[in-house]
Amino acid sequence: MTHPYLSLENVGMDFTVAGRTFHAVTDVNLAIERGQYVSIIGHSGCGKSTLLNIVAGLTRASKGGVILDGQEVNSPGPDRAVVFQNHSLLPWLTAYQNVRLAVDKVFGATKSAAERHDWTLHNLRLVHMDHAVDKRPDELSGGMKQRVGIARALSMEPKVLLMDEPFGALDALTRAHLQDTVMEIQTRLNSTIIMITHDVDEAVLLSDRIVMMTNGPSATIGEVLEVDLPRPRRRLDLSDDARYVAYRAAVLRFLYERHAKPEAA
Ligand SMILES: Nc1ncnc2c1ncn2[C@@H]1O[C@H](COP(=O)(O)OP(=O)(O)OP(=O)(O)O)[C@@H](O)[C@H]1O
Repeated sequence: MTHPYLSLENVGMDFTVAGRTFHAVTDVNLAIERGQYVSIIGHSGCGKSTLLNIVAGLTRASKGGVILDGQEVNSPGPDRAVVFQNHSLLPWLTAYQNVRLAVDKVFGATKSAAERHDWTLHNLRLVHMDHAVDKRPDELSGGMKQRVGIARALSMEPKVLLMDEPFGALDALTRAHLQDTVMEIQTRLNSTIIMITHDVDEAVLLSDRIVMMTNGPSATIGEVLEVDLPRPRRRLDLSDDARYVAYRAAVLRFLYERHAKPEAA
């Protein structure tokens, strides 16, 4: 029997606040194959970040567990790199030094200094940031900082790249450019990616599968939509593609008809 590359098995998360236990997430089962781009979408507070943090090993599930490439996840590790909405670069280091720090940590014992230098530049090139390697975060735009954060994550050669609303703080044009870069990288490296998003178009454009979450408490996976659109995908070609429009409508119906937030219903 073959096992999926990454699996979430009966994952549940309870939080106890002021002596009262709250079931945030229950019975989450999800199998992800290598090279898949999976988005998680759902209304605010349904437990998306909680699930991502459990896969990252930053939070321990109250029930169930996560298996990645045959190993149970129980602590953070470089095989699961995380990119957050707001960059988490060290402000006193340049773009190069921020990536190099991660490269040294992961490959200090296995690659020579010259190889680590080349690998750092290679990853900055992948995100089209090789022109600004000596700039510090305060000299970079929001989109550029996210690019460096993605380079840093990729430089660790993670088995899975976890992204929590990676484009959420960016303006529409910068967001579109960065989405294109991530699609290009994913095609090139065959990366396995889990991304949280609130943006229906972003989910359809980027994903192979869209995991739609029901509202909490006891939030769980409501439906999984397989997005069968050929790659490479170009946003302009897709905007009036009938399949794209149908996928988009399916996600919107889930979010705003079947699982509308009570206050919005
Ligand atoms: N450390 C914690 N202690 C108590 N409750 C928590 C904790 N972390 C999350 N929660 C609760 O668990 C639920 C899920 O939170 P989570 O942040 O995972 O949702 P989300 O879907 O990522 O939300 P958003 O889209 O707004 O970021 C929420 O009701 C939240 O208040």
